[in-house]
Amino acid sequence: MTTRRPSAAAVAALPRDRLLAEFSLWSADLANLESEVKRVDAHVDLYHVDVADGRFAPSFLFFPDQVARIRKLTDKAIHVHLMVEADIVEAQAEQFVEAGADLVSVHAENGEAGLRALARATAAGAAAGVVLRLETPVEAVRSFLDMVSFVTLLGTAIGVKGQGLSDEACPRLQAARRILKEAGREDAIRLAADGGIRHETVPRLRASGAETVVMGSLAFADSDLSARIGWLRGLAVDA
Ligand SMILES: O=C(CO)[C@H](O)[C@H](O)COP(=O)(O)O
Repeated sequence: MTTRRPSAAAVAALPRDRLLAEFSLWSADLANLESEVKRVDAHVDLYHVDVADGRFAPSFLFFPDQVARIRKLTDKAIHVHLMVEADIVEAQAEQFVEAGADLVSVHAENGEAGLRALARATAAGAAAGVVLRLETPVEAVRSFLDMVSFVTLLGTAIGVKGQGLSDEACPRLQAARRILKEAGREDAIRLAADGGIRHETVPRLRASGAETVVMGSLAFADSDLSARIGWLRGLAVDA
């Protein structure tokens, strides 16, 4: 495998006609990341890498050297989700693009610093995305719409895995879809659901407008991954 440069084009080339399988490496066997990537790679549309600083989110997660190592194992798109405070988000965005991230998402709650971080990421060749915490009004996405190709809505409290989906998640996706439409950005931006991704929640999220779901245990703990991904890709919007 040759190591390729960060590529916004790899993100733009992701299919639009089916639900994407975004694999969250936080839920892989963390003692065996290389064999985990090799095991799942054929089923992955894009990888999701959670980055947390222990302040903006309660956990400490992933760092640039890990992404650089993962970049050597796969040609699939890598999406880095920065759950970090505004004072470090610009530097973090740059470091993760340097390490090989194709898509960098910042939190809308980072405000102007988040916008500056995305400008740095796109200047360095990556695509840009924005994520909203569950408690943040969906309207907060508006100031990011000109810059991003991904909007991700958390469906659980930030930075904790293994949680159930909030009742707010589906109405929030529908509201985000309306905002993208009103802004004329529906065709340019993919809508993603992150958190609470379970067998019984995916059809509802898909029906509410999700175009990609961030799969943790639903992917990595499944004993029949081919069947799981076949099921996921077959879900219609009106499932
Ligand atoms: O950020 C996350 C949840 O917010 C993660 O991506 C995590 O991997 C999800 O794991 P699980 O689906 O098993 O709870």
